[in-house]
Amino acid sequence: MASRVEHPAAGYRKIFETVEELNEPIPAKITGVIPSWLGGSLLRMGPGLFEVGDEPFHHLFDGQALMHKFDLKNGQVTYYRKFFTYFRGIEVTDNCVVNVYPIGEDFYAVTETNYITKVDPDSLETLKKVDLCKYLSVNGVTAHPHTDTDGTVYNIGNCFGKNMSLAYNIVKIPPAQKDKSDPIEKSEVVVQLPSSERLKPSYMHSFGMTDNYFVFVEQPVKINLLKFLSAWSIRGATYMDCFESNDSMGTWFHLTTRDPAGYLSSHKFRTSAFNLFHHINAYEDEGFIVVDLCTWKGHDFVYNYLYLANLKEEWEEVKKAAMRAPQPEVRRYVLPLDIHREEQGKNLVSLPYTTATAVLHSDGTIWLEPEVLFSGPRQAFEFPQINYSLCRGKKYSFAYGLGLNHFIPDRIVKLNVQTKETWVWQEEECYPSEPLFVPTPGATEEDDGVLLSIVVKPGAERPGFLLVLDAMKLTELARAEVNTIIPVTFHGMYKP
Ligand SMILES: CCCCCCCCCCCCCCCC(=O)OC/C=C(C)/C=C/C=C(C)/C=C/C1=C(C)CCCC1(C)C
Ligand SMILES: [Fe+2]
Repeated sequence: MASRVEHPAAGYRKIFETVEELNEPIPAKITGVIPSWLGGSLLRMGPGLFEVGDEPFHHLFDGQALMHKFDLKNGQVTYYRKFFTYFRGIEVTDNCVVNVYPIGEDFYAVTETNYITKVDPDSLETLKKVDLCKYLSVNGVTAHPHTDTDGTVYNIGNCFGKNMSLAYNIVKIPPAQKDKSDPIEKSEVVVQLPSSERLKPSYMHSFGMTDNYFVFVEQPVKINLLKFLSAWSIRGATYMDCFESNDSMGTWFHLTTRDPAGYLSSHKFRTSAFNLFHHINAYEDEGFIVVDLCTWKGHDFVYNYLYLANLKEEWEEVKKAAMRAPQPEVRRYVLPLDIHREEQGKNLVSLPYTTATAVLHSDGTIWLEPEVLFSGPRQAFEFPQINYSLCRGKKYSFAYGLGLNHFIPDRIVKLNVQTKETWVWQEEECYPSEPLFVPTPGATEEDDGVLLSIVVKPGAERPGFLLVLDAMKLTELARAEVNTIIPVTFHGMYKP
């Protein structure tokens, strides 16, 4: 799957440039055939304003949030986008640039702090700002919650308690309420995991959930709380100034049951250092927990390589900078549930289909070594998606992702996590986004459905398009092109 595509024209710069919002939805020109059952809205979040006046924002995650919507209805497609409006006087950022997801019957645009923004998914209007601290003991939650079949939302967040007691809290927000009250009012902390280091909790971006377990990976990228507490009051300081690496802890896995008692496994699962942003999936199999992850090797923080000045360099410079950054790898880790002291020194993983190992050491720690599912030099499989409604927390075959070539998104990839076979969609001078999987109604196969991605093709007459791919073969079914560039988007959802 390693990409040999080069980008000497540096067309990727266009996805990091400011655009105007639209006054009304604009029609798209459709080529190909959009499946007749595909009617709904693709909602996505990303930065859209990369400077204020003459003052540029410096980091990829700093641009002001822009919400995008492609509406698909009766074979027609329209595109709309709107900037967010913010309340002044907030000390921690509420720039909901990362994702949008439902809670009950409402939709929220989010970053990773305690502020989430309720939006109208039709008009893209900002409805209200919600401070999660009013309901939960958390200082923020990730932009990657899990949602159960009944609509219950689970998430994980840092908690900086009284006397600097640190914990990672798993929170639960119930589904839509019969009495129409706001489910957030009934949210609660269900499990608390201790931090390995006093004063320095790890940064987290997502977590794993199986039918019966939560999986939390404590990575060596740390939040320096003293810097965090002062950053918001120092002019010019940003949340990027709060991060630092721990070069000795490696990476710790924590496992806890989902039942109300929230039993935390006392076993110390350890492995070498990596950065982790995205869990792909996790599941239980024959007494083991299988955890598939998009990792970046080492403790050096990947976000340090995502400054706009670097991403907007000439292609040769972009490549040089990526050579110095942590290297990506899709990995499978396997955690044994049943551990006996007399099994010291042996590999405890007996699943026949994986080479991942877990070895019990004399100090009681269990050292994990992964099976590599995909690896290519400076070629990341990132922004992973699965057939979530069918495979969340279950044994599965297919993951879909955005291919990053030296951090530049230039292809869409399908990965069979069992056979390691890959499929690629790629087109000259095209810059796609995270592919969202939408299942065909009544499908019986895991990969029977479509992938939706927003693609930017800078030189084209209509430089932005919604791409519809057949998820089985990764071939193009249709594209809906609009007469505007669409800046980079991180995450989003399909609302049928
Ligand atoms: C789509 C293509 C992008 C092009 C380049 C991307 C390269 C990506 C390589 C690695 C993958 C990283 C994925 C990250 C995806 C993403 O959506 O990131 C956005 C993250 C943001 C905006 C994070 C914001 C975090 C904040 C505001 C944290 C605040 C906090 C602290 C600093 C300490 C206390 C806790 C709290 C409040 C969470
Ligand atoms: Fe993410």
